[in-house]
Amino acid sequence: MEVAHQPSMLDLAERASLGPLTGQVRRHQLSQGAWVDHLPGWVHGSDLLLDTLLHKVPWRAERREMYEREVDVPRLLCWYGEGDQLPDPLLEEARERLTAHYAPELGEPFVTAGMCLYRSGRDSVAWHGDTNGRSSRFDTMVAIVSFGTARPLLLRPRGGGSSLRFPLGHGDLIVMGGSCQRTWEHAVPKTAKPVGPRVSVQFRPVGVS
Ligand SMILES: O=C(O)CCC(=O)C(=O)O
Ligand SMILES: [Fe+2]
Repeated sequence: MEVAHQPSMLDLAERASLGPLTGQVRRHQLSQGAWVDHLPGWVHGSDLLLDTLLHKVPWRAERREMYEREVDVPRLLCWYGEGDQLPDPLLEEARERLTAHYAPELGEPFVTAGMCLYRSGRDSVAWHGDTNGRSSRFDTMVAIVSFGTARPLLLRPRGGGSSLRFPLGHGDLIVMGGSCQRTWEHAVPKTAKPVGPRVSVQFRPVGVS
Protein backbone atom coordinates (compact mmCIF):
# COMPACT_ATOMS: atom_id res chain seq x y z
CA MET A 1 0.00 0.00 0.00
CA GLU A 2 1.29 3.41 -0.87
CA VAL A 3 1.33 5.94 1.93
CA ALA A 4 0.63 9.48 0.85
CA HIS A 5 3.33 11.92 1.91
CA GLN A 6 2.07 14.00 4.78
CA PRO A 7 3.88 17.31 4.86
CA SER A 8 5.39 17.89 8.27
CA MET A 9 5.47 21.25 10.02
CA LEU A 10 9.07 21.53 8.89
CA ASP A 11 8.10 21.14 5.24
CA LEU A 12 5.39 23.74 5.58
CA ALA A 13 7.46 26.31 7.41
CA GLU A 14 9.68 28.33 5.14
CA ARG A 15 13.37 27.56 5.46
CA ALA A 16 15.58 30.54 6.10
CA SER A 17 17.86 31.77 3.32
CA LEU A 18 20.35 34.58 2.84
CA GLY A 19 20.16 37.33 0.25
CA PRO A 20 23.20 38.83 -1.51
CA LEU A 21 25.54 41.18 0.37
CA THR A 22 27.48 42.72 -2.52
CA GLY A 23 25.71 45.79 -3.87
CA GLN A 24 23.03 45.54 -1.17
CA VAL A 25 24.79 46.55 2.03
CA ARG A 26 24.66 50.29 2.60
CA ARG A 27 27.66 51.92 4.31
CA HIS A 28 27.28 54.88 6.67
CA GLN A 29 30.58 56.65 7.37
CA LEU A 30 30.68 57.94 10.93
CA SER A 31 33.37 60.19 12.43
CA GLN A 32 36.93 59.18 13.43
CA GLY A 33 37.21 56.25 11.04
CA ALA A 34 34.12 54.43 12.27
CA TRP A 35 31.47 53.09 9.93
CA VAL A 36 28.27 51.07 9.95
CA ASP A 37 26.99 48.76 7.20
CA HIS A 38 23.24 48.12 7.22
CA LEU A 39 21.16 45.61 5.27
CA PRO A 40 17.52 45.21 6.32
CA GLY A 41 16.04 41.80 5.49
CA TRP A 42 19.28 39.93 4.77
CA VAL A 43 17.82 36.70 6.17
CA HIS A 44 14.55 35.64 4.54
CA GLY A 45 11.98 33.32 6.10
CA SER A 46 13.51 33.19 9.57
CA ASP A 47 10.40 32.47 11.68
CA LEU A 48 11.43 28.87 12.32
CA LEU A 49 15.00 29.96 12.97
CA LEU A 50 13.80 32.42 15.63
CA ASP A 51 11.88 29.56 17.23
CA THR A 52 15.02 27.40 17.21
CA LEU A 53 17.05 30.17 18.82
CA LEU A 54 14.44 30.85 21.50
CA HIS A 55 14.13 27.18 22.47
CA LYS A 56 17.45 25.46 21.69
CA VAL A 57 20.04 27.98 22.83
CA PRO A 58 21.09 27.32 26.46
CA TRP A 59 20.32 30.88 27.55
CA ARG A 60 21.93 32.03 30.79
CA ALA A 61 21.19 34.87 33.14
CA GLU A 62 24.28 36.77 34.28
CA ARG A 63 24.88 39.05 37.19
CA ARG A 64 27.34 41.87 37.48
CA GLU A 65 28.45 44.32 40.09
CA MET A 66 27.00 47.81 39.93
CA TYR A 67 27.30 50.49 42.63
CA GLU A 68 28.72 47.81 44.96
CA ARG A 69 25.68 45.58 44.51
CA GLU A 70 25.11 42.51 42.36
CA VAL A 71 22.38 43.08 39.78
CA ASP A 72 20.91 40.94 36.99
CA VAL A 73 22.15 41.74 33.51
CA PRO A 74 18.86 42.68 31.82
CA ARG A 75 19.01 40.12 28.97
CA LEU A 76 19.94 36.45 28.61
CA LEU A 77 23.23 35.45 27.03
CA CYS A 78 25.03 32.57 25.37
CA TRP A 79 28.56 32.51 23.96
CA TYR A 80 29.70 30.24 21.10
CA GLY A 81 33.48 30.20 20.99
CA GLU A 82 35.86 28.95 18.33
CA GLY A 83 34.91 25.39 17.29
CA ASP A 84 31.50 25.40 19.00
CA GLN A 85 28.68 24.24 16.75
CA LEU A 86 26.10 26.96 16.21
CA PRO A 87 22.44 26.11 16.97
CA ASP A 88 21.35 26.29 13.32
CA PRO A 89 23.24 25.64 10.05
CA LEU A 90 21.96 28.92 8.62
CA LEU A 91 24.06 30.78 11.18
CA GLU A 92 27.17 28.86 10.06
CA GLU A 93 26.33 29.88 6.48
CA ALA A 94 25.79 33.50 7.54
CA ARG A 95 29.20 33.55 9.24
CA GLU A 96 30.88 32.09 6.11
CA ARG A 97 29.18 34.62 3.86
CA LEU A 98 30.19 37.51 6.11
CA THR A 99 33.77 36.23 6.25
CA ALA A 100 33.93 35.98 2.45
CA HIS A 101 32.35 39.40 1.88
CA TYR A 102 34.52 41.28 4.39
CA ALA A 103 37.79 39.32 3.89
CA PRO A 104 39.48 42.06 1.80
CA GLU A 105 38.87 44.66 4.51
CA LEU A 106 38.97 42.55 7.67
CA GLY A 107 41.78 40.18 6.71
CA GLU A 108 40.62 37.46 9.11
CA PRO A 109 37.45 35.40 9.55
CA PHE A 110 34.46 35.98 11.79
CA VAL A 111 34.75 33.18 14.35
CA THR A 112 32.79 33.61 17.58
CA ALA A 113 29.04 34.09 17.97
CA GLY A 114 27.71 35.94 20.98
CA MET A 115 23.97 35.69 21.42
CA CYS A 116 21.61 37.86 23.43
CA LEU A 117 17.94 37.37 24.15
CA TYR A 118 15.90 40.46 24.95
CA ARG A 119 12.81 38.85 26.49
CA SER A 120 10.71 42.03 26.52
CA GLY A 121 11.01 45.80 26.39
CA ARG A 122 12.48 45.68 29.91
CA ASP A 123 15.62 43.99 28.57
CA SER A 124 18.32 46.24 27.17
CA VAL A 125 22.02 46.89 26.87
CA ALA A 126 23.55 50.12 28.19
CA TRP A 127 25.98 52.34 26.27
CA HIS A 128 29.27 50.53 25.66
CA GLY A 129 31.85 49.59 23.04
CA ASP A 130 32.98 46.00 22.53
CA THR A 131 36.43 46.87 23.81
CA ASN A 132 37.58 43.60 25.37
CA GLY A 133 40.67 42.40 23.57
CA ARG A 134 42.15 43.80 20.37
CA SER A 135 39.19 46.07 19.63
CA SER A 136 40.33 48.46 22.37
CA ARG A 137 43.33 49.41 20.20
CA PHE A 138 42.77 48.19 16.65
CA ASP A 139 40.10 48.52 13.98
CA THR A 140 37.87 45.47 13.71
CA MET A 141 34.30 44.45 12.85
CA VAL A 142 31.29 43.21 14.78
CA ALA A 143 28.49 41.84 12.55
CA ILE A 144 25.04 41.55 14.12
CA VAL A 145 22.09 39.60 12.72
CA SER A 146 18.80 40.31 14.45
CA PHE A 147 15.68 38.13 14.78
CA GLY A 148 12.23 38.71 16.22
CA THR A 149 10.88 42.01 17.50
CA ALA A 150 12.50 45.09 15.98
CA ARG A 151 14.54 47.08 18.49
CA PRO A 152 16.73 50.08 17.63
CA LEU A 153 20.52 50.02 17.96
CA LEU A 154 21.68 53.49 18.96
CA LEU A 155 25.21 54.76 18.28
CA ARG A 156 26.94 57.86 19.64
CA PRO A 157 30.50 59.21 19.45
CA ARG A 158 32.46 58.80 22.70
CA GLY A 159 33.50 62.42 22.70
CA GLY A 160 29.86 63.55 22.80
CA GLY A 161 27.46 64.37 19.98
CA SER A 162 24.05 63.34 18.78
CA SER A 163 23.17 59.68 18.46
CA LEU A 164 22.21 57.69 15.37
CA ARG A 165 19.41 55.14 15.35
CA PHE A 166 19.35 51.96 13.27
CA PRO A 167 16.16 49.92 13.43
CA LEU A 168 17.05 46.21 13.69
CA GLY A 169 14.14 44.06 12.53
CA HIS A 170 13.62 40.36 11.82
CA GLY A 171 16.48 39.17 9.56
CA ASP A 172 18.34 42.50 9.47
CA LEU A 173 22.14 42.79 9.34
CA ILE A 174 24.27 45.55 10.81
CA VAL A 175 28.06 45.60 10.83
CA MET A 176 30.04 48.02 13.00
CA GLY A 177 33.48 48.54 11.50
CA GLY A 178 36.66 50.59 11.49
CA SER A 179 37.26 52.29 14.84
CA CYS A 180 33.59 51.97 15.85
CA GLN A 181 34.16 49.96 19.04
CA ARG A 182 36.71 52.37 20.53
CA THR A 183 35.57 55.76 19.18
CA TRP A 184 31.79 55.22 19.36
CA GLU A 185 29.41 53.49 21.75
CA HIS A 186 26.25 51.54 21.07
CA ALA A 187 23.15 50.63 23.11
CA VAL A 188 19.74 48.95 22.84
CA PRO A 189 17.43 51.01 25.08
CA LYS A 190 14.49 49.71 27.08
CA THR A 191 11.02 50.40 25.75
CA ALA A 192 7.70 50.75 27.59
CA LYS A 193 5.91 49.28 24.58
CA PRO A 194 4.63 45.71 24.99
CA VAL A 195 7.13 44.07 22.64
CA GLY A 196 7.96 40.41 22.02
CA PRO A 197 11.40 38.79 22.21
CA ARG A 198 14.42 39.74 20.12
CA VAL A 199 17.51 37.59 19.54
CA SER A 200 20.79 39.23 18.52
CA VAL A 201 23.62 37.14 17.04
CA GLN A 202 26.99 38.91 16.99
CA PHE A 203 29.83 37.50 14.90
CA ARG A 204 33.33 38.66 15.82
CA PRO A 205 36.93 37.73 14.95
CA VAL A 206 38.90 35.82 17.56
CA GLY A 207 40.11 37.96 20.46
CA VAL A 208 37.36 40.57 20.20
CA SER A 209 34.38 40.84 22.54
O1 LIG B 1 21.56 43.60 20.82
C1 LIG B 1 22.47 43.86 20.04
O2 LIG B 1 22.37 43.62 18.84
C2 LIG B 1 23.73 44.48 20.56
C3 LIG B 1 24.43 43.62 21.56
C4 LIG B 1 25.75 44.18 21.96
O3 LIG B 1 26.06 45.30 21.73
C5 LIG B 1 26.72 43.32 22.65
O4 LIG B 1 26.35 42.23 23.12
O5 LIG B 1 27.88 43.71 22.74
FE1 LIG C 1 28.14 45.59 21.92
